[in-house]
Amino acid sequence: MDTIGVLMTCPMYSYLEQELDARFNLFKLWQHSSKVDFLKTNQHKIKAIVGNTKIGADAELIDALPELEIVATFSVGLDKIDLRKCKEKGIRVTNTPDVLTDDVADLAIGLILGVLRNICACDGYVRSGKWKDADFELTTKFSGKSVGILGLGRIGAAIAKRAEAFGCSISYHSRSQKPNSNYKYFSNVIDLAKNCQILVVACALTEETQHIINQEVIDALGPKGVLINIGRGAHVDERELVSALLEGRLGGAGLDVYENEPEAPEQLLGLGNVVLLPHVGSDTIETSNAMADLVIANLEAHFDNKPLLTPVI
Ligand SMILES: O=CC(=O)O
Repeated sequence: MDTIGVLMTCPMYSYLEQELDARFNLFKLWQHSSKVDFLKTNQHKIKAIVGNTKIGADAELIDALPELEIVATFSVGLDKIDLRKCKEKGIRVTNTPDVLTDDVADLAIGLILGVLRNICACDGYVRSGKWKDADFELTTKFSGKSVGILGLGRIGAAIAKRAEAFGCSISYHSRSQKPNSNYKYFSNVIDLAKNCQILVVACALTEETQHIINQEVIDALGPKGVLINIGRGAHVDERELVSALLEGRLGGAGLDVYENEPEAPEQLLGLGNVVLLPHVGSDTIETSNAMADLVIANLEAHFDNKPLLTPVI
């Protein structure tokens, strides 16, 4: 397969890069100062794109590659791929579901505990020596709280399972009620927010879910409510979130994703009731290796004319 051109859109994970390089004719888009010149010269060589949550395959890139057959993203999220265009042109698409579910769900629980138990500030308290002067202030209990989950897909369900182990009551909103779930279903996100203490965003980012967490939802969650986002920054109207946190209309937030990554809103940096992570939901060695292996297995299957392992299109 070493003559098949594979284009990586940006630096991702060195193991993935090495393994792709060992198997295919690998092109690294970011190493070329002129993307236009690079594409003009190499457009007929490239049959596959490997993108990620930062740079995927937009309509412009897809149109620039007449021999493109497959987009294999190193992510579960598909929001950086023009799926409509891929469908139109008969380009196959794969992602990396399942292998990252546990890590993302684990981190959602970590964010909840981080916000409620103020873990980051506790750590700073010990390190700064302040503990010697006084005990740390009281925090908020997690066990037994009501948790609302927006999107009961693989990751949402894994978060629900973990929260259940903390004795939490679970409710959810998704496009349709899940026939096999015993969790309480709300047909709209405002009612879900009104009826839970912790709201976790775990749905896919689509045109319909863009800014699904707006002022109304935030106000429904209220001054004691906590918002956790392990989905995508664009799920949340970040300006509204910042105002609500600054004005005390929302109790707290745990965020792994932001609207303008790698930026987090400046006004949040000084707040004690937020925990901010740099989009690391699936970033463990074990899971990154599994994701990379899955990207490669999908590409090899495609070029061997075998069924794709995790087809989207
Ligand atoms: O955000 C992470 C992913 O989509 O895999």
